[in-house]
Amino acid sequence: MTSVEPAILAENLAKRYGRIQAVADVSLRVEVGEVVGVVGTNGAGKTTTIELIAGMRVPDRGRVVVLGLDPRRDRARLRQVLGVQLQHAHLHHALRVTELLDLYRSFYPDPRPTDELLDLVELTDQRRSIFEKLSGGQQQRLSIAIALAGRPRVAILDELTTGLDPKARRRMWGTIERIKSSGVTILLVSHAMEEVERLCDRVAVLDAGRVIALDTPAGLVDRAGATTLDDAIVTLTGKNLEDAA
Ligand SMILES: Nc1ncnc2c1ncn2[C@@H]1O[C@H](COP(=O)(O)OP(=O)(O)OP(=O)(O)O)[C@@H](O)[C@H]1O
Repeated sequence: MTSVEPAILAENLAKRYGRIQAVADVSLRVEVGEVVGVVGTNGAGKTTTIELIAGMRVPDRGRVVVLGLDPRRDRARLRQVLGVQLQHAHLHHALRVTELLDLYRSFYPDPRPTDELLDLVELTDQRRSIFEKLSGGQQQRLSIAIALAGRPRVAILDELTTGLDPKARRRMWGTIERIKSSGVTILLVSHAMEEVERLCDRVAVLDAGRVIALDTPAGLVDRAGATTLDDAIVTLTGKNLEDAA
């Protein structure tokens, strides 16, 4: 057990929506500078888990500490150090790319320059475009730029490259590697095992609202006696990610 404060500490989280136990018991410790993947079949509780960690939902049980802060009590301070990109960002559809970026940049004391953000997610040519005229992949990239606008120390990214073509997906991986090398801690929900293998130091496998394994990608493959991470997840969960996605 290290004495250094973790970037993210989640202990025994539980969350129920009516009769659905979305998160049953999730504990997770992410060290500063790590990239940790969260994988599992549809409905395993991945999005609910990261919403609990980001303070967007209140857990029924358990506690969350992000960089020493309580996501709900220290909401304003946490907003300065945490960037969140969600699966379905609700952005103002009639605004231009730079207007949206500048709106979000205005929330932070030392935001990344607009040009740097545009360059990071390769939207410089679309800077004057209206949000609703962007392609799905471009909208996705803009939501990532918004998550990174305030130079967060922790970034939570949900299905980073879903909807991106293979070339755009690889470019996005390069972007995340650059963000990682600047020391940012990243929690990354993904269905793409190639992405997880390339970007993640460790992977939390969720099933029915519980972490059933937490290890390096190679460690999970070994533990499952598998040859690929895809196969390892199928063995560990007893479910096929491809079928469920
Ligand atoms: N707002 C909500 N109200 C009711 N039920 C919900 C709500 N959000 C999620 N659920 C249910 O909770 C369970 C966990 O959902 P969650 O979105 O956390 O899983 P997930 O692993 O992120 O799934 P996916 O891979 O499909 O995004 C599912 O059964 C889902 O239908």
